Amino acid sequence: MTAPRASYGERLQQVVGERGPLAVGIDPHPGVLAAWGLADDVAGLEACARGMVEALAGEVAVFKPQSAFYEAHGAAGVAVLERVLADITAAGALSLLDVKRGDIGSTMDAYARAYLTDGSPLAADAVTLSPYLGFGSLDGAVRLAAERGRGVYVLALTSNPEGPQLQHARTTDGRLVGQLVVDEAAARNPGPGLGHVGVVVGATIGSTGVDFRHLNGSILAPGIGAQGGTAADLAAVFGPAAPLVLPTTSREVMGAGPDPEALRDAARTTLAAMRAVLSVG
Ligand SMILES: O=c1ccn([C@@H]2O[C@H](COP(=O)(O)O)[C@@H](O)[C@H]2O)c(=O)[nH]1
Repeated sequence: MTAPRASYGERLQQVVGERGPLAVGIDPHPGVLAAWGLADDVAGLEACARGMVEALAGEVAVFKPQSAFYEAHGAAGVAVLERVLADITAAGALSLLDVKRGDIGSTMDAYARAYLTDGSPLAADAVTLSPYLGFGSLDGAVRLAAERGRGVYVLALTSNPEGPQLQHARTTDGRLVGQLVVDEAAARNPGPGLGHVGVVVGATIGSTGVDFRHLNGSILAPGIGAQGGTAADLAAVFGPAAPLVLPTTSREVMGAGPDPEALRDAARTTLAAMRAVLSVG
């Protein structure tokens, strides 16, 4: 019988403590495939995505494959994603599948079985979820993740310029919608220890006054590099919440490929910049 898995919060803290606070995205854009000298087909997708894990195995704490780039190649692309997830586990890193699911509770339960259940071909250590159908609609996935030592990251203040239209709207009690998402996540992370419900907050969002003091969960921060966000932005956006921040970047590192040494250099340079501003591990 296998021992029960430790909680997501514990596993994240351990691997970030060993390897540093950085998630590298595996987003095989057609443009990246072309730059790597690969065809925009399933073989190119597989060479690029699995090449990323092979080059960075043992170095990177978390890999974040973006499901869209695999789904774009149909069932064969999704099969590549399954192999990439297995490679990430074999590399001793955590997999964070960026799939942004959100639906009514009964359908969410099926998504949870797909992404958070042991033995499912698409199971990941954590997934991204969208709260647009109401935070409570995600509770089946939130519970399953806790039972299985996995995590979820709920979209709060996304890195794209269109996000504020919804996320800066005010609730009836005057909070930003983004703050409500952070507060709902906090309510599901009672402690002790870092909880399994994280939030997504872009490095690009500027000053919002959102209060992360009670979150007790990981903050996934995309938007660094290609979207214009910088390490300095992380310090400005997150302030005292910096120890909770898991910065993530995809094109910034992938653009250095396909040479494995160049990929490692890019990941190390990015990580050093993150460490300098986050003052952790
Ligand atoms: O608010 C969000 C949420 C998710 N993403 C995803 O992160 C990567 C960013 O890629 P870069 O190449 O580093 O720009 C991508 O998969 C997005 O879908 C985000 O950017 N913003």
